[in-house]
Amino acid sequence: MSISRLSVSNLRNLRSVNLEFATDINLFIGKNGSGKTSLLESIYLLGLARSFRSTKLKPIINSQSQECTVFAELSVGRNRKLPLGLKRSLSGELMIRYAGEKVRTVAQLAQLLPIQVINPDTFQLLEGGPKLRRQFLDWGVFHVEHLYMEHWRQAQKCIKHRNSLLRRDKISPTELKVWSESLANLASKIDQQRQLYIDQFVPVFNEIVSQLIDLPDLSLSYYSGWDKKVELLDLLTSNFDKEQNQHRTLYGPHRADLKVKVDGLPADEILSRGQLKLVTAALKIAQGFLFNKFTNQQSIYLIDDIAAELDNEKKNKLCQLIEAMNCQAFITCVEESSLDYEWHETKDVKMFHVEHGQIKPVDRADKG
Ligand SMILES: Nc1ncnc2c1ncn2[C@@H]1O[C@H](COP(=O)(O)OP(=O)(O)OP(=O)(O)O)[C@@H](O)[C@H]1O
Repeated sequence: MSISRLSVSNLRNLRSVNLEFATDINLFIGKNGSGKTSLLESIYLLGLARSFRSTKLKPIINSQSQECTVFAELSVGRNRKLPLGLKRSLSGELMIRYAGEKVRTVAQLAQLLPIQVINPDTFQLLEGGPKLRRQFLDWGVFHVEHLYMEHWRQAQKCIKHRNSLLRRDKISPTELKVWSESLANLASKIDQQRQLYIDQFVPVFNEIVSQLIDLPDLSLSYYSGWDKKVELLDLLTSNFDKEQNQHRTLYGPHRADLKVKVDGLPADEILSRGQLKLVTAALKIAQGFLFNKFTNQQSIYLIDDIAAELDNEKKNKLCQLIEAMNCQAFITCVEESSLDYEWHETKDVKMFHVEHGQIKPVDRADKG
């Protein structure tokens, strides 16, 4: 699956943009503030119904407009083109249609247009809290095991109920037990699905990271959210007083994490900015490889400011890996000279110039 055409209107400074894309690599060159990230944001919005930059609607919609729209023509299989469109209004209205039908859930959308982002915020995957790493893990498991999201949704409901009971002055032990048992039951399924995914993920990640950077002492491990030597239900029962004091569920799949370490220390405390970028890129690329292996589909890669933090050699290695994925990629850069990588001649590559919210294709033969 790839995006063959895209029309964007009134998204940030992109008032009216109509583009035809290459099936493989799409390069966007432009000065700061020209609209490159906004273009990537429009594709992300189409795949996830939200932005990667802002949780609020107002900044995304052009300041002189009431709504923004993104419309794409998706190439699905041989010669099959299907339309996917999204409209967001300042009033909060969200409308998404695919092939003439309403899309009702974000999960449905995520399956239509699987997207991976590599941008300066991706550092947060290593520097930020465990929530982002859990989301990363969830993306991977969800695309392999579709029941997973339902288990996870039910587990979150149990945790919500337990937490609300734990906030009460008088707690009904029978009521708490019901939710603890349900949580323990779901947690074991979620944990098993996550563990299965990680077992397959780690060797792929190790292989990819070794192609990008020489870090023999780098390790990635999965923590389930509780000490698995003990049954979760026993742990919840024996820690009742502690949970009551803190008014929340202290053990379970909502406390899971991925630990990336170098020489036994958290990677974000040891690695340079460039090294962190390469490790996070390796995580995202490994996820794309596994996604392809399990589903026979490709995710779309949005790579913002590819050259930032990287020397030329590392940036070229990253390009090489993206090329090897056979996915459709949208890559931005400030300086055209930073994207001097020689893409393989079999690749369909297009370059676009971005200026003041206008995006125009550039003839690569005349790019100098
Ligand atoms: N709601 C909005 N309405 C109108 N213009 C906006 C809105 N939000 C942001 N902008 C402007 O849109 C432009 C788009 O910025 P964008 O982040 O896409 O640029 P960029 O090319 O990625 O820049 P950089 O290289 O600095 O990352 C900026 O000039 C910004 O001021």
